Parts: sequence; C-alpha cells; structure tokens
Amino acid sequence: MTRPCVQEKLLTPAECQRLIELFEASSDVAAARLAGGVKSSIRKCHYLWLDDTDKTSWVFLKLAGLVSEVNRNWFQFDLEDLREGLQLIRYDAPLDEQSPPGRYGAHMDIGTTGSTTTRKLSISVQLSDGQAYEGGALKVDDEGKGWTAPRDQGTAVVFSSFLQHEVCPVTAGTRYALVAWVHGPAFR
Ligand SMILES: O=C(O)CCC(=O)C(=O)O
Ligand SMILES: [Fe+2]
Repeated sequence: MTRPCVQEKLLTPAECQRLIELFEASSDVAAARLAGGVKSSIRKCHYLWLDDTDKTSWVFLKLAGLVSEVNRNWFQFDLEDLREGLQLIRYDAPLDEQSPPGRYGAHMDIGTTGSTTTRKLSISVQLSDGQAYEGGALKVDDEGKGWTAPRDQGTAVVFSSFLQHEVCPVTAGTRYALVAWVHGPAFR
C-alpha cells in the first residue's frame, strides 16, 4: 500500500505548542531558499533540525510508535530508523508585495545524494491550528490525483518518500510543521 496514511491527534495542541516554542527559542533556525531532492524546487521556509535529546525524546518516541503501527498495518516496508533526526519548519506569508510566500514546490524526498537516498517514508505533522494560516496546504500525489492532507492541529500524515508532494504558498499567517523521514534498505 503506497497511498498516504492519516493519523489524527498524534500530538495534543499543548505538544504542538511546545514544539513551536522550541523552534522560536532556538538560535539554530536556518533559512531555506532552494532545496535539492530528485527535482530541485522552490523552498522558502525556516527550519530547525532536532536531535534525540532529553528535551525531545518524547516526540521521537511518539513518531517511532506511529511508524511501527502504520508500517505494520499499511506500508509493510523494510524499515530501519529516523536517522536524520526531526525537522521543524515554519512557512510565513509574505511580509509585503515584494517578498515571496513560504512554500515548498513539488518534489520527492528520495534524493540522489547523502542521507536522502535511503528515505522510504515521509512524515508531516501539522503543528499549527488549521485556522492560523491561509494557503499552505500539503498536497501529495496519490495515484495521479492530488490528495490534500487534513489541516487539523496534531494530525500526522505518512507517505512513501517517492511520491511527489508540495506545500502550497502560505498567503496569510504562519504554518508550522514537524517532518521526519524513516530510512531503510533500498526498494527492490
Ligand atoms: O511542510 C510539510 O508538511 C512538508 C515538508 C516537506 O515536504 C519536506 O520538508 O520535504
Ligand atoms: Fe518533502
């Protein structure tokens, strides 16, 4: 089964807020304008890598539980671990007419270099309240049709890393997401 899978309420609103606060309190947030991947695409966002530490182990545990459940019931892929850590992302609406909106153009998460080559499952958790922003939909290719992820805060979507997907331009407010990739031996 390679269609996207939805897990509602993976995180509580308080847990989402905790991650947003961690992001805002960090001095390691980086700005992205371009990303690689199989197709290089426009990526306008700010992101922060999270390692598994005393402060973050709770969210790694939640994701590990999610992965084992959806993989048993849905994907049945040969998987190993979350290897790269987790990423918190913030997409902002444009500040003025000249500035570009936060977005991530159509791409696949499996790449040809470095750690992206072994990505098998992609996870995205909506950290923002769906009313807190406009635009910003996560769309995943599902057998040639566009599938739009639910916007509910705390909802996780899991999809094969070889599916093309995009984050539409954010036209108002701010969207935060938590993303992670599960790695494993090459598809064969
Ligand atoms: O923001 C999201 O929900 C997905 C981000 C994404 O596709 C990525 O970081 O590869
Ligand atoms: Fe992606």
